Amino acid sequence: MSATIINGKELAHKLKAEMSKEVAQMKANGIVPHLTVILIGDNPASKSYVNGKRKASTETGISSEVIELPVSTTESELLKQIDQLNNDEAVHGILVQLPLPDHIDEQHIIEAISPEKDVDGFHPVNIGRMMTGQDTFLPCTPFGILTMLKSFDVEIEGKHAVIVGRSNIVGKPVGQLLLNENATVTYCHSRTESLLDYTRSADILIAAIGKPHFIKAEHLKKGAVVIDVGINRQEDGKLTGDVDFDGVLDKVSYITPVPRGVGPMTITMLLKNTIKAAKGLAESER
Ligand SMILES: Nc1nc2c(c(=O)[nH]1)N[C@@H](CN(C=O)c1ccc(C(=O)N[C@@H](CCC(=O)O)C(=O)O)cc1)CN2
Repeated sequence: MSATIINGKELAHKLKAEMSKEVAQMKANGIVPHLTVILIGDNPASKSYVNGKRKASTETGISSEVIELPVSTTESELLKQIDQLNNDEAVHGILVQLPLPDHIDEQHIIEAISPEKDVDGFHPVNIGRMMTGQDTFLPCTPFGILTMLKSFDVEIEGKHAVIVGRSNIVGKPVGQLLLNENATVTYCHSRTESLLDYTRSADILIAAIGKPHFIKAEHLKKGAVVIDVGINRQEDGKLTGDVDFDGVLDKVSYITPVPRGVGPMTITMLLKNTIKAAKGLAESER
């Protein structure tokens, strides 16, 4: 069997071209979508992701600004900054790059962002809307995964989706999105006993573990669809996923690579959410 490689970078490129046209139309109608990203500290990976967000916004015609704050920023200073942005009519989307320094409570920050500007889709109000199948901002990585599956006409309804990993930003929400599409969903995690029993029955396997090459051919059923969410930096500086890509290639029907898989789609879905936020605010002002 020869596997289809789901190239997220190519799909992201196509979607960004479509969004550029939409943004140009919005601008002609007097709406300039604007995204503000807050970056705290000097984490090199976070800096690089934020740069990617800035670059992709510019390519699409979305106005963006990055507020860089020192690692010594207190939680109350950050909350004050978010409050100002919540009240700034020119700002449609607000994103605080994660992870945050240990002295800042991530959940306090997520909950301080207005749900109407929460383009990361992490606010409990938006998570609740997603869980109840309402139209809302979807978390960017899960939204990107769903978009990839749909773009490649992967059947989801009635299929067994196994999620390995239960983080708030990927594992839990991607399972919910697949459930909303009528998949049967199983969550596995570090305490799961007999992991192979679950992964081997997966039609769609989502690997969001954070361990390089953890998923091997023995974990998979023949013809499985495999989505690799891992971003593991090796000692030689190269990036690798949670799936042993070369080892499973002969066994799967579809697979995402790392890099150029899920990562670029995360940023693209952020742009989609920012456009949605700008449209939503413009409509509520009428
Ligand atoms: N506020 C948020 N913080 C974080 C999120 C998020 O969605 N919102 N997700 C991740 C990091 N992330 C976006 O912020 C992200 C990760 C990876 C990529 C990406 O394009 N990766 C490339 C490789 C890039 C490289 O070489 O380093 C790829 O996979 O091809 C984009 C965004 C945690 N924080």
